[in-house]
Amino acid sequence: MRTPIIAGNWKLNMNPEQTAEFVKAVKDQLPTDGSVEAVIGAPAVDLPALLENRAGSSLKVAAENCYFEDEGAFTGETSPKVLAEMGVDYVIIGHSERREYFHETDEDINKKAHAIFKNGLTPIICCGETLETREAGKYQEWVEGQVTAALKDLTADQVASLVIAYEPIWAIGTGKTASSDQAEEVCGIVRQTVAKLYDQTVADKVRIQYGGSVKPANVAELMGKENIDGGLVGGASLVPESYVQLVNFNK
Ligand SMILES: O=C(CO)COP(=O)(O)O
Repeated sequence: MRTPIIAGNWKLNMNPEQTAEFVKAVKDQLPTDGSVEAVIGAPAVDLPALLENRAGSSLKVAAENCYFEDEGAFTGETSPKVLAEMGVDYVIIGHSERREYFHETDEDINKKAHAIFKNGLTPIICCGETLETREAGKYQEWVEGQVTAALKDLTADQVASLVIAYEPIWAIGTGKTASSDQAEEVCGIVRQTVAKLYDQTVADKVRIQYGGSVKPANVAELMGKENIDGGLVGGASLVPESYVQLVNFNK
């Protein structure tokens, strides 16, 4: 039984004051019965505000990125070791924006996954194809390749515990959601890829999110699909009312 996981990805929005206000507004409206895990991914500078204000609630905290080294001469990077010391739960890695604008490679993402586990955190690993790749009919093999590269040399236990987010790039911030059938098809491919690389037991445990224009109006339909265990939500996670509706999609 996989616990659904709805994660906001705030991207480069919100400051510490707004973060504190947001958490105070949603804190008492999060699921308390353990039926849905509610996560917010925030910029590194907002993480202390998120961590302080979530005290006493079930809210989990994600960083939006980290480096694959714990310390050293790496100006401007965020240490996974320090994220763990702060009390962060998850780290989002391999988002298409990081791959595109910051030239992150599959190899970097795999190194980050190892560093995250070494520090006792859990990665949310993103994958997804461009419109061009989809229209060329190559999205299945593309996503399979990204997942395979990201998971390289991780143990079965590690993979069973992590989260993979399928985010078709053409559906991010465009208002164009993949249909629930399109999302389900690729989330199914992600699960089959894990089964091929490991085994069906691991594949049955890994949680797979869909991301791309998820909002209160479409979350329940997406979550009704067999292979969709959660959502990674950008725009609709920035407004407290909408975030509360998303994490309570099953109510
Ligand atoms: O990139 C996303 C989440 O990581 C999706 O963003 P939107 O929900 O704004 O489309």
